[in-house]
Amino acid sequence: MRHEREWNEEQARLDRVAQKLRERIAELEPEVAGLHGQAGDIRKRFWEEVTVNTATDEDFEETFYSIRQQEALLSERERSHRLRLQQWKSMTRLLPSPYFGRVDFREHGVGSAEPVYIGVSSFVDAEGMDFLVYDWRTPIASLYYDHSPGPASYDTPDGAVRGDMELKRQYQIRQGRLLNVFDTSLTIGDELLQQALGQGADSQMKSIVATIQKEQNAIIRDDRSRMLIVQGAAGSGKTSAALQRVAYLLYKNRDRLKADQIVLFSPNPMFNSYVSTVLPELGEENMQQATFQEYLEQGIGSILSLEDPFDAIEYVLQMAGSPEHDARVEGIRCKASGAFLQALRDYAEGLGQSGMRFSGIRLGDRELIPASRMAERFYGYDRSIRLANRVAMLQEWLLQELAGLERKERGADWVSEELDYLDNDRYDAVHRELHKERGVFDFAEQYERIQEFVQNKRRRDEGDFDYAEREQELLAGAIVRERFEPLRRSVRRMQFVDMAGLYAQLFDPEQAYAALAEQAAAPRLWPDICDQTREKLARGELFSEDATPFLYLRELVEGMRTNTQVRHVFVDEGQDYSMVQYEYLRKLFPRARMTVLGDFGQAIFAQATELDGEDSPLMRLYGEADTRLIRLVRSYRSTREIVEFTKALLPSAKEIVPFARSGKKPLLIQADDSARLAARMAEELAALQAEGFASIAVITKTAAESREAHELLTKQGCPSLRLVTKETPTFENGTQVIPAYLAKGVEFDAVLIYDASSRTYQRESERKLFYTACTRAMHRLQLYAAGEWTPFLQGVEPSLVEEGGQTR
Ligand SMILES: Nc1ncnc2c1ncn2[C@@H]1O[C@H](COP(=O)(O)OP(=O)(O)OP(=O)(O)O)[C@@H](O)[C@H]1O
Repeated sequence: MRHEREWNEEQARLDRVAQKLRERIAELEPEVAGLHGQAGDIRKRFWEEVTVNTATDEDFEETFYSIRQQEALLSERERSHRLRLQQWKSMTRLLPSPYFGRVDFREHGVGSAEPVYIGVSSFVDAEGMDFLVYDWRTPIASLYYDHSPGPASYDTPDGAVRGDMELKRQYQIRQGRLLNVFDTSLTIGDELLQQALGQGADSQMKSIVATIQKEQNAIIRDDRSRMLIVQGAAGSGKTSAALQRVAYLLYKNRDRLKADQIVLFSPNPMFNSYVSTVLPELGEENMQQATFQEYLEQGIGSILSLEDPFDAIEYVLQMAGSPEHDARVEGIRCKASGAFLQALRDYAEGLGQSGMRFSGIRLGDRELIPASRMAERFYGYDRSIRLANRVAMLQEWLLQELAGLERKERGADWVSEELDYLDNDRYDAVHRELHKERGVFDFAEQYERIQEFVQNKRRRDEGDFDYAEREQELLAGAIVRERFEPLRRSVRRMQFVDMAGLYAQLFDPEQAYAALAEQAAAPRLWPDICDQTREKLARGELFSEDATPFLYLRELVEGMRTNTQVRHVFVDEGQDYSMVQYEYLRKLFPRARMTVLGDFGQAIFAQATELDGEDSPLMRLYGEADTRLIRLVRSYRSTREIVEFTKALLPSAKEIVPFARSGKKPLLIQADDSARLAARMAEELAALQAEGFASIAVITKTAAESREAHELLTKQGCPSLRLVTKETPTFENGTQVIPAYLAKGVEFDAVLIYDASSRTYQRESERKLFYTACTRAMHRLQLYAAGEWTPFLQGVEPSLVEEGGQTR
């Protein structure tokens, strides 16, 4: 900023705001601490304050009301404590850096321009009249993100407010001191962003609230779309925008949306720890986070053992060249396709006429209800009734049948034998049950008496409990009930439907996928795909790519178990999900809006879905009218040199625009063998560490290669080298060896590509994996090869890289 006078004015204002904040914090502090004590005290003394007396009905009633009153008092105190605590927390968060931006806006028809200071939460002076700081999520704050000085407008629930922005200013404030002030205009770049991007990588993602870009702001504040699709280049801030969007939604809908009504699907468990601090930093609670696999596991785990998607990708990357490999890859593609989705639907519809498979219900070695009886009953229902409804009817019938069978069973010989030989422990257990039953009975009696007193009405019947007479009967009942309980539970869980059998039947080459064959030619290698899938199922296992089709089929047959609580679903790395998975998510969360963020350039799984483009099926999932697509082409993560290089690796990456931040060109180093290469790599690692880079990754293609790299580099004396595997729970700073598919979504100061030779990266299908690995680098990128370079480097102009020489 130009003038000393202005600087002093800004510092003086900052001091004033900080002073007011301190006053408010000081005001709240004793209250916050005190109230907490009070609420705690009431809880502790809760039972001292109420006199529990149940001697007479009147006493009983009085006790009841006294508890209610005490409870109401407590919850009011707790609510007010929570509110003050929240205020106190947000003031404390503001104090070191109360705001980061200012716009002076003159609304049309209003005399003078109003300065609007923007920070991570709002701060109003004690009288409540003067907004000293506006929360970045308020409508007026969007001026700061969307406009440069000149004509500007912002949206409010009552329509657009138009006017002129006379000043736009950015601040860097640390510990209450003004470090920098930048006035921005059309021609001056975003200096705060420049500074933010120049910093090192961290083990936790940072909030970008002070430097949100206009296109990102559109993602954050979109309120209308049922489906928001973001196709954005590597490092364009998709994940950052998604997290800011969560914070925005929680703020805007604070009266009706809770953090646990938002779900973020993340690419791997480590990613969860990477993003977990962004929302708390913004004063919001974290949303639910899960990998899609964790969701699938919940549904399938009890039926079949599910393959991990990372094991699947390892298989695809490693076992190339064999006929089984080809069939598997073909199978992955086929099971992710829209045609397969349709085939599943057709198959389920066909089951309405024939082909349902049930599992008989057995008690020990006796078959109580055979599968054939269920099928007979099932196909006896009116065929116009939906499949899932008929299954529900069958379930109802089975429960009734079981109830009848259970009653009959009480007289069975085994029951009286068991009664005679009941061991002491079990006898006691049954007796305890009986006493409990009696307790409930006594309580019910007392309750009835009070009701009678309160409502002044007589009871319908006089209760009685003939203990002795019921004993035998109840004991027998309890023994049988205990035996029948697992049967009832399994019926309630629909386990009488043989889902594994039904799914396997779809891959019966004899009946040959009739539905699909009708629409199109059967997929390539279909008989092999069938064999592989059925063999796996016969072992009680399920391929990763079968998980969603399996659950989808189950929902078609048994009816959808929907989650109506969740209002927003975020899918990060969205290109790695198949259409079948999207369709499943849509059905699973019927009341949710969806935000999908991804980059088709980083599609590393064979089931990838194109996010944008004319015939992207994703655009039609919720109907085009409810769908909005936003493309991000500016890349913020890497230096200009790294972006120029990675752009050359992928034909579709041509339109990516690097942010103007310069660094060294990517370095290419070749050696005759791995040992020499590792020695050179160890030297470079030491040099990078000495330069002060805190987070460095040696990125490999597979887990096996990671182990090899870790061993070789450790032998070379690299200290504290961390080996990251799919089990690694958290993301940490330091130097690590990591397979590319686990490095998705995260970033490092420096990246070393362990083996960029043609031996490792040869197949065209692996180009995107290679691209993904290279785009993890923020400041430095080095590529190593023992032998010839991967063909992916062929299109790269020599001027874009620096040759590190041949290491012999
Ligand atoms: N507006 C911004 N201000 C400051 N930093 C930003 C901004 N947008 C993005 N960044 C930074 O750029 C980097 C990449 O962001 P992010 O990880 O969100 O990108 P992405 O699109 O999800 O990347 P990828 O697809 O490669 O995983 C992060 O370090 C992030 O902090």
